[in-house]
Amino acid sequence: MTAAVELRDVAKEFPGGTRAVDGVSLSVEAGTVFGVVGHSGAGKSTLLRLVNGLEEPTSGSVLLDGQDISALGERRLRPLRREIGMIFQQFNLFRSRTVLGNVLYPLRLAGTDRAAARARAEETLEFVGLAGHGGRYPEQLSGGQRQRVGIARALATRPKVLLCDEATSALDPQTTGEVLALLGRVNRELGVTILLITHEMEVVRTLCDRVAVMEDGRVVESGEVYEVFARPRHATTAAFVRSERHSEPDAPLLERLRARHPGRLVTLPVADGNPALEGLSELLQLHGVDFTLVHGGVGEVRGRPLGSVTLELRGRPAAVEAVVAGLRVPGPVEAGAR
Ligand SMILES: Nc1ncnc2c1ncn2[C@@H]1O[C@H](COP(=O)(O)OP(=O)(O)OP(=O)(O)O)[C@@H](O)[C@H]1O
Repeated sequence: MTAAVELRDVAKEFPGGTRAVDGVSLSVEAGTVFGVVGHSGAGKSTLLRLVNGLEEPTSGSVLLDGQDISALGERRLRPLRREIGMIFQQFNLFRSRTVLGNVLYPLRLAGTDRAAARARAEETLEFVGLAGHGGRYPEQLSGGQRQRVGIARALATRPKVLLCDEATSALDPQTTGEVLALLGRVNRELGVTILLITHEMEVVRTLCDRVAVMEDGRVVESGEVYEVFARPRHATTAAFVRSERHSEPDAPLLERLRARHPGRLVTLPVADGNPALEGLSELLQLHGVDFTLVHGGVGEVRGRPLGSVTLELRGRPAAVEAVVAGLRVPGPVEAGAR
């Protein structure tokens, strides 16, 4: 199957020597949502600009629908650009144009005739939940509504791919949820492939099928979202994921828990394919060990359970030791052990 977007060993070096993107390969399958996360300066924006042709790679190739865009001249690139829509953190709407005028703009650029453009723009505004708002100006709208206009404008020409540059970073949590739900519909109902960059794992958790984590211009880890959340392999990924797994106690909380609970503290990850909790009660019974649940929580990522529970184990030291040894937990478990 041809990927909607593919990067093959792409590097981008700016004058002055900054390698903003340094040997990145990734593949976004058509019809999926792919997220790129990373801290400020990791190279995410540059990566997006390489995909929409605003930057040329220093080396490597960028392919859209199997076509290498780095090899195309401006004239042949133009129709391909129409296959790509883009939305921005600060919405980038034309303030002097109405909502309808903003959505009509790319259609006019594409040469769509007046009546067809108007019908398309209105249909798109209805899809994003802004029917009847066409005559308003951006400054008369809330942030969430402005981003909906941004989405309508990006979708007006019916692109196959939507690029999202920190699309929800300027929005409050509730509005973020609404915009993410809309982007989910864009993907599912319109079949649009989405490539987004963000520093918010919440966006990845709710929307993405796959994720790549960037640091210093490189992809340090990538994979299916649940797998990356449940079993992060790189320290940067683990730090991003931890911020979303509020249930895992950090060092200060662990200190407070220890002050309250003199027994052995053990944190067990809860995830699909993690057998730690199965057989726990038998193990406790077998060794005559008591427990108290002192902290934890389990949420959902892509419809699958993810979280952790921290238990205080109490009993004879050798018995507690035997329970800990018997817990079949992959990876770093005993965050709470001492
Ligand atoms: N046009 C440019 N000229 C020179 N250096 C640049 C240019 N654009 C980006 N850089 C540098 O490349 C690196 C990556 O920047 P980039 O904006 O892609 O990162 P980012 O992950 O998107 O960060 P942010 O979220 O802050 O935008 C940074 O060190 C940045 O200063």
